Amino acid sequence: MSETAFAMTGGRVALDGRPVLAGVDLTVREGEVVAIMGANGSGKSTLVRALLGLTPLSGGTTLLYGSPPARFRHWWRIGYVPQRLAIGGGVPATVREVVTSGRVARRRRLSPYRQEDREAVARALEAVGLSDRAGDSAQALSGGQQQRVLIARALAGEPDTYVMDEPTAGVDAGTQRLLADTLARLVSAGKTIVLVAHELGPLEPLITRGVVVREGRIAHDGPPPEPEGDCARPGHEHVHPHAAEAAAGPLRGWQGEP
Ligand SMILES: Nc1ncnc2c1ncn2[C@@H]1O[C@H](COP(=O)(O)OP(=O)(O)OP(=O)(O)O)[C@@H](O)[C@H]1O
Repeated sequence: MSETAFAMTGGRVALDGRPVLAGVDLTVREGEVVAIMGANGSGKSTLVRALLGLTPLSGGTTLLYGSPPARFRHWWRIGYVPQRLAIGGGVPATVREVVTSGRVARRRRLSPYRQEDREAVARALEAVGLSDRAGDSAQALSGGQQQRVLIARALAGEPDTYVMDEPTAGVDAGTQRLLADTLARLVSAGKTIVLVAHELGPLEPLITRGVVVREGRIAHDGPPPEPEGDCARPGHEHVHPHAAEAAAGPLRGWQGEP
């Protein structure tokens, strides 16, 4: 029987006293490739952060491989690619150092990096096409290249489950294809993937399930919606004033338009 990577029941989150998740039930089983979609501000990032225990729930429960986040000990099983942020938070670090930090959950405390760590880092850098930039300052890279570094950091940990928050946001077509190839390899290796995306683009054929978040609730959970019309157009801005009004049901657009 397949394991359950995430199981949220009645998940609620309030930020600054405002409800952001309003009772979410979401179970993700091993091997699923789930796209979380929805309009800006609908609560997608908050949902994935809550699934990981990074944002505490104000109601309901969430389990990581059967354990509440506070008791979860197998962090190496999960690789998180956060929404793009300034890598290093102002602390100078090379690309290799950032990617190597993805091995932390796999190491015994204070033990030196071993050959297998170095090999995993080299494989991750190669997968995202940054082997030749390993010694460069991560902060000196472009936004799209920094996104590749964050993906490589997750790959380096060789986790069972990947959680990626908008991995394709603002990256060029080449990087999107590279990510699609990388994900295809992970999918064929049986990895579990949860990704937040406005545009699935070349990732679309890999997705097995689409979850649409609307105003902090799940408005659709099932087959991924088909891109149509403007929503399928590369570069579409995804500001959908009508999205909040749309009823749950069969979907066409990425934002959950009926
Ligand atoms: N740290 C915070 N403090 C207060 N409110 C927050 C915080 N983070 C997010 N919010 C609010 O919670 C709501 C949901 O934000 P979230 O980032 O989860 O949305 P999203 O669907 O991921 O949006 P986007 O597509 O723009 O990334 C928004 O209204 C946002 O303003």
